Amino acid sequence: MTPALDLPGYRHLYSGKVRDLYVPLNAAGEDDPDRLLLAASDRISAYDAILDPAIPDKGEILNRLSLWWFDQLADLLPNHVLTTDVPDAVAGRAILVRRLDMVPVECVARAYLTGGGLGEYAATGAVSGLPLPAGLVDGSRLPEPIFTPSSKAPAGEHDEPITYADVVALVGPGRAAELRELTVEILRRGNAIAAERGILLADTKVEFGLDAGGALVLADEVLTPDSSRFWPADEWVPGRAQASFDKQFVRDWLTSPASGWSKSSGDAPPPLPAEVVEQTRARYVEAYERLTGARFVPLASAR
Ligand SMILES: N#Cc1c(N)ncnc1-c1cnn(Cc2cccc(F)c2)c1
Repeated sequence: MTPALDLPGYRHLYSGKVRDLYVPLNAAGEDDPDRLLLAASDRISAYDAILDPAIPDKGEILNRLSLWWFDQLADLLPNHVLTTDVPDAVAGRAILVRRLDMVPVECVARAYLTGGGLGEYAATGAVSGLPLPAGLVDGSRLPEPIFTPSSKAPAGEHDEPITYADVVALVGPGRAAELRELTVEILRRGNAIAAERGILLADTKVEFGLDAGGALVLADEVLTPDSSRFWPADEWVPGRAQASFDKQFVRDWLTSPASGWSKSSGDAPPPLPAEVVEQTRARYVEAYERLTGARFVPLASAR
């Protein structure tokens, strides 16, 4: 993985698969106690691997989409965004945010049944301890979006599903109810907008933090193809794996004989052909333009 950029005036704190976290430094070179810089990279992840090469503009597209969703949700709850006035090296794809006391729960909501939730349902008839109607299949729309939280696993490990009772034990009953209500409402609102524009949000993960006054604040990124499953609405057919709006070109090529790769090999996926990179970039642009109604013009070219 390409190492995170060195940003003068910032200290690199942590890199996830596709994003990097920095802390601003004061004149004495000490960590700013109140702010962080979140940078979305052009890295793309699939099959639990970071693929090569990166997708040009992916970081900027998803950062701008997340900012748009924060605006759409601003009447529901406050968010951590301070400014997009960031160093040139990450301009357009990074935000300065308020440093929060992060809630130790991955808040996941599901509007459609797939992935790990489908596996749990097949085994138990429930997801996160929530019994679901019989007869659901891969891609079934759920009667109502459900809250299916996960633990915050250490770096490099997979989050583990937890029950609502586990969340209550972690944060107390009142806060747990607030997290459930807000997470479900964010996905509900996301789908109300996305469905009109031909995109289904099957599920999403959001993160919350507490500000100094103890108020809940929406953090991290929100309703992006990296934090949510985006499906093209016109290809939705319950009963089979759904097409991914943004990653289907990658999946199709990597699982085709042309790649010479096998998921089960344990080998790293081969580099993506230029055509797949461009097709994938175009899908991120399309998702942004459909949802926001705005044209995507890369900041660099707009300068
Ligand atoms: N958002 C936010 C946030 C905040 N506003 N205050 C305190 N901590 C965080 C915080 C800590 N880890 N992450 C996940 C994360 C995000 C982006 C890139 C990464 F590498 C990792 C988020």
